Amino acid sequence: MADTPEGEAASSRNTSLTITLPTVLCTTEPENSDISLKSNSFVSSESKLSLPSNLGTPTSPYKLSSPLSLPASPSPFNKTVPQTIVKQNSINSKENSTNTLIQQDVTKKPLETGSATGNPRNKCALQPGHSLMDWIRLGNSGKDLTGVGGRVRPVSPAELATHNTQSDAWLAIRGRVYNITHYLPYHPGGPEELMRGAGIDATQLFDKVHPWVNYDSLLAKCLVGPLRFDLPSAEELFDNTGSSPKSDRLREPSKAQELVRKSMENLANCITPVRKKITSKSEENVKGSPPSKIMQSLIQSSDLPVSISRRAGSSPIKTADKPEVPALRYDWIQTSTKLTISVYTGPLANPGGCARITEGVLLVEVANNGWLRTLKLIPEAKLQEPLQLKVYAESGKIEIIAQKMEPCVWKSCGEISVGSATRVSSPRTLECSVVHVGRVAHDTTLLALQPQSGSVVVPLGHHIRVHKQISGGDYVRSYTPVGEGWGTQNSSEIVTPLKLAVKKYDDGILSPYLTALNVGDSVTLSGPYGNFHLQKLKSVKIIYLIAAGTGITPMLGLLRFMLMRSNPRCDRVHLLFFNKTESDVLFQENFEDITKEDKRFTVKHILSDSSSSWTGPKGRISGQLLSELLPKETLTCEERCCHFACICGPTEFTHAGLQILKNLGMKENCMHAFIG
Ligand code: HEM
Repeated sequence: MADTPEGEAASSRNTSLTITLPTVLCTTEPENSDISLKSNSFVSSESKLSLPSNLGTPTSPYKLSSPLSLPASPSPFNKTVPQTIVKQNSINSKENSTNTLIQQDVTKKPLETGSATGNPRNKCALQPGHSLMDWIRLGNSGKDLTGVGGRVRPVSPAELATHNTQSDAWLAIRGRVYNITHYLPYHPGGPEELMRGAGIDATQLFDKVHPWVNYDSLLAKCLVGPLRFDLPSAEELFDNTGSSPKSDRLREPSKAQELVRKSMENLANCITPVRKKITSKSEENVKGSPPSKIMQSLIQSSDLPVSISRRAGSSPIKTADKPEVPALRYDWIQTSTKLTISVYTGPLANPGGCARITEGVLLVEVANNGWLRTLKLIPEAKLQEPLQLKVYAESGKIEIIAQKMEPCVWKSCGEISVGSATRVSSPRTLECSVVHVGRVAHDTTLLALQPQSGSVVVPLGHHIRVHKQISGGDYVRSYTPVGEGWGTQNSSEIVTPLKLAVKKYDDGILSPYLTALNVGDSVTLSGPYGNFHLQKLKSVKIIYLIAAGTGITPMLGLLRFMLMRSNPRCDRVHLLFFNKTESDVLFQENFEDITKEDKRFTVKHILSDSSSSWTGPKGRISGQLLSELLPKETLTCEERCCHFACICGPTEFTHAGLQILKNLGMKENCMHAFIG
């Protein structure tokens, strides 16, 4: 949700349509200007519970700054990787040649490498920032490199074959399918060579070129799942409506698959400055619990210290008295320095969550579909903040990563208990500090906030409210946090789930106050709010995002989510963005970048008060304009919603837009209006 664009609202009052609101609307609160509340009805006084509420970033997994987290690599795409042959002593080659993830020393390579180009030494100069270490760093950054939300699942050869472009490339080796899209610019043999294996079972090709390369370690974070020839069609597999035991079983990752991936993560995570110390401690601890075969082979193939991890059994909540509450499963895994708890809420469950350590106890609150569940961990040894909280929107997994106070391997994670589900009675409040102030347009500030303790996640398409007492009245405004990667380079690198695009209205009260905040100032939030159900997008292949002004903010997370989905793969994301003038357009550069990276995304800017040089579409939202801009044949769906529209802006804009879409043939259940 965006703050109310009063200016926009005023200028769009030229329509006198009478509209019945579709059921998808959530008209829970007034939208006008800064809302003054005589009594503080929004801020709950439950602070004694003092868990910062389930607030946070919409889409992509994020992390709070951690001493161990390394900066993410610069975006590798739309750069041509030069195919220069380099000598072994270049920096990248050096790094690669000391690569402990490669099983054999290069000197032991067969003389005939079988290089795909016939040249025995065909290594490419990699772009700066694309060395092996950068790749490991990217793997540890929390970014979902699988493209499927981080959950292992089987892939049919037919599905594999559809992922054969530079912007979406999968490859199978020895029965495992990997998403190699992000690895392309890191591949020492060059992206073009690697692309030869895209969309196919590339085992033979791989073995012909470099059988010694330990691809499964390098691509551990990219594992999509096993290549399976006996799969039902992708549609059947992910259709929950008639879920058969078989399809359920297929959706579940096998323990071995999960373990392999997590083990690989451990391996990479263990590259820390405290290596030696850990090794001795690990050895001590390992005595009591011998490593599994997989772990043993990992340890043997590497001289790095590897910690032992175990999985807890899943722990469904008793739901006899509340049959509608889905079971909550969790498991845990460790490296010598970190403990990771994963909580599974179900595909597209779109959970929110918060986590913090209180008196040595790790408390995690998970909220979804109006239910709140608390997971409590009394750890075997001390944990410390900062905590990282990552949400995988597709799989509904929440990962909570805590730092161990003392690096060592634990025999168990401690005592975990899960409370029974309760209804979310009232939103929580959260004190935050301003950690960055940037600009996204002449009158719009990007405010990055960090919770003063713990970490939080706001479900995709939901919003929070900012509260401020001014002259005895409480002033409240709604904002949908923009996810990672939006804003100018400086702002987009700030890693916090709570980045708000605040447009300043000179006649407003709260927005002038918020846009004048400085780093270090405090802000009170409450939330999350919203009724957007991600499940609605389950079978959507074409999505229309129609936004005006700061109404763009809920669209940002959805846009990324849709482009990242692979099953079903989204065919197109159309953004229609209404503004007054050229200079009012928010995140323009980001949209341009995405357009270059992904041909499925198109953006059309429509201006109501453009300069004379503007050649694009002009005007306000109208039936004529939308029917010109939207391809008519894709507005209707036969059964399930395969085409979907989301709309957000000033109230009149939103209502008019919904009505027009309806007139153009769009079904009510294939639309969602963000109003809050
Ligand atoms: C299947 C399609 C692939 C092709 C056609 C291919 C091709 C090549 C070529 C031509 C080279 C340079 C040759 C040389 O150094 O002798 C190379 C190097 C390399 N490739 Fe690949 N590659 C493929 C897949 C992969 C995969 C899946 C990975 C691992 C994730 C990988 C990792 C590497 C590494 C680490 C090197 C440097 C090897 C060394 O220094 O010994 N490649 N590749």
